[in-house]
Amino acid sequence: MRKSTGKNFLPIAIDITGEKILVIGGGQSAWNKIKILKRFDADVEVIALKVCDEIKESGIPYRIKAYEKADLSGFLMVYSCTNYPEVDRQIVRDGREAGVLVNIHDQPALCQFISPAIYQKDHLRIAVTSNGTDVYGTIEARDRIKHYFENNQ
Ligand SMILES: C[C@@]1(CC(=O)O)c2cc3[nH]c(cc4nc(cc5[nH]c(cc(n2)[C@H]1CCC(=O)O)[C@@](C)(CC(=O)O)[C@@H]5CCC(=O)O)C(CC(=O)O)=C4CCC(=O)O)c(CCC(=O)O)c3CC(=O)O
Ligand SMILES: NC(=O)C1=CN([C@@H]2O[C@H](COP(=O)(O)OP(=O)(O)OC[C@H]3O[C@@H](n4cnc5c(N)ncnc54)[C@H](O)[C@@H]3O)[C@@H](O)[C@H]2O)C=CC1
Repeated sequence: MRKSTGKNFLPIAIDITGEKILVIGGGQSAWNKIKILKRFDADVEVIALKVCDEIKESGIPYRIKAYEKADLSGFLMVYSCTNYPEVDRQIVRDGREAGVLVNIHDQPALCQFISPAIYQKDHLRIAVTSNGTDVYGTIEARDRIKHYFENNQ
């Protein structure tokens, strides 16, 4: 079912070389975001009350702590994967004040940016988004694109 987010997201491509990216939360949702960010050599750090084994074993720096505004300092963008609406709203407010771009992994209406589904082959990058309205349709479209490129050349 397609949902309206009341948002109008511009698909852009950002150079994250040397930029610090903060992930708040250390569960499977955080790990899924981190795996994609690492494909682009992002300089990722994690803060969470609890961190899953995959993150612990990945070598990515993490700190066990409760989120606070000062944690945003020095980051280009932040992904929140806490699943706590109160914490998420605080991160959105703090991000606006601190000039840090905010993604809330399961709340498109709160996001300043959203994550597209990506097909990448060398320098070709195709990013699919539904404006945050239909994540499963987005993944399906990306998988069709992948199938097209890998079976029609
Ligand atoms: C708005 C957005 C915000 C954002 O996260 O940026 C968002 C929101 C939500 N995701 C939800 C669920 C899941 N999302 C995934 C996976 C991905 N989600 C991604 C993007 C986005 N997800 C942004 C919109 C993009 C667009 O414009 O369409 C991808 C493409 C990119 C990435 O995450 O980097 C990545 C695939 C990466 C890849 O395949 O390469 C999986 C599968 C999995 O985790 O394996 C599950 C099931 C998890 C489970 O429950 O098990 C729900 C609950 C939906 C419901 O059931 O109601 C919401 C909330 C809602 O839709 O309202
Ligand atoms: N949504 C998704 O993309 C996926 C979800 N799942 C399943 O969904 C369930 C939930 O997984 P997750 O979404 O990862 O949630 P989770 O509850 O496992 O992780 C939330 C994380 O946020 C942290 N956190 C909460 N409040 C915080 C605060 N104030 N400051 C700092 N950190 C804070 C917690 O310590 C934890 O690390 C799991 O069972 C998981 O296996 C599985 C695959 C994908």
